[in-house]
Amino acid sequence: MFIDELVKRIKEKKSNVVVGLDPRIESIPKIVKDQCFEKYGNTLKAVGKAILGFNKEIIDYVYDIVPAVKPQIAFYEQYGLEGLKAYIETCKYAKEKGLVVIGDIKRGDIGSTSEAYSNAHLGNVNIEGVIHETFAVDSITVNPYMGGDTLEAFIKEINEKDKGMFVLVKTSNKGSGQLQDLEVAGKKIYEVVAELVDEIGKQSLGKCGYSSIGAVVGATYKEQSKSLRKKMPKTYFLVPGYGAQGGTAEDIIHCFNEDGLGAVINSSRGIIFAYKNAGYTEEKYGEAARTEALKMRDAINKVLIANGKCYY
Ligand SMILES: O=C(O)c1cc(=O)[nH]c(=O)n1[C@@H]1O[C@H](COP(=O)(O)O)[C@@H](O)[C@H]1O
Repeated sequence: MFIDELVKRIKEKKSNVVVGLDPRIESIPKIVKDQCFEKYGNTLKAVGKAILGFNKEIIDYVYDIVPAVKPQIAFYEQYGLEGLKAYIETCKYAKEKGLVVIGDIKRGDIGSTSEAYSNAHLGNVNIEGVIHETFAVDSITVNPYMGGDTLEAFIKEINEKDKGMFVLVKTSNKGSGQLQDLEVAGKKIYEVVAELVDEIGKQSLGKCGYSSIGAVVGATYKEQSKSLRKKMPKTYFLVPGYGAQGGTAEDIIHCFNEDGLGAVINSSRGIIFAYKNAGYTEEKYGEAARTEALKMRDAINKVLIANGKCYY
């Protein structure tokens, strides 16, 4: 099952770090961009090629020290088909390197439409008997705002094809409380969503004891993560907001269970654009990303061990 694969890689690499592949063209080193722009001009194709080249180098430098990557599709989609080609190739390359790929797509719609999303991002399409995979990755992020029925198509695919999903529960952004913290019958909305995720997760439990149906819980809300951990003991958390959004290793400690498992922590800009930090040059962007991913891994492991939560 998806979750067993993820936990296996976490233990193998001794790392809970997810590298967010969110390539912002303005931050991609000039040495990468120049080559592509010279060859293809100022075109969408040039950007697609630059993104792919950049991502491959990052993957080459981190694949042996992290369990997973999370490309956020918006950074690719904005460049149309050329961007989406780069997304597909990035996901393929990461898989070839043994990484779990979490497609950050945040989808969700009425059942029949979710089914189409699910075919695209988890399953496949059948063209007159010929099966094609389009964007298929190991796991995706989904938005539950339209209700539990909109998640069913994804769950079907998860159980049939050993895939996974992370449902938005308490997001990392400043405004997440505006709707998610509203109270209904004595419970916050995000708590109601957490109960829903915990319940539907029971049908996708792996051998490791966790579910392939996980939750997104922001690193920027430490207290909430504590209560959510208790509410959803078998749910794996995908925790964004580390680094660039201010989250630290101390902030995410409650996302983990006593077994030191239960959460993967994402950092995107903080890792992939670490070459901007003091002591690096553009050429060394891969090395800078690796150093930063190792720093993050060690900082998280240190806090886990200090709290008696070693998982390896
Ligand atoms: O689902 C997500 O990954 C997500 C949920 C959330 O609550 N907050 C959040 O920042 N994210 C994503 O996590 C990544 C964070 O990027 P950095 O702030 O650069 O580390 C982006 O891809 C966001 O879209």
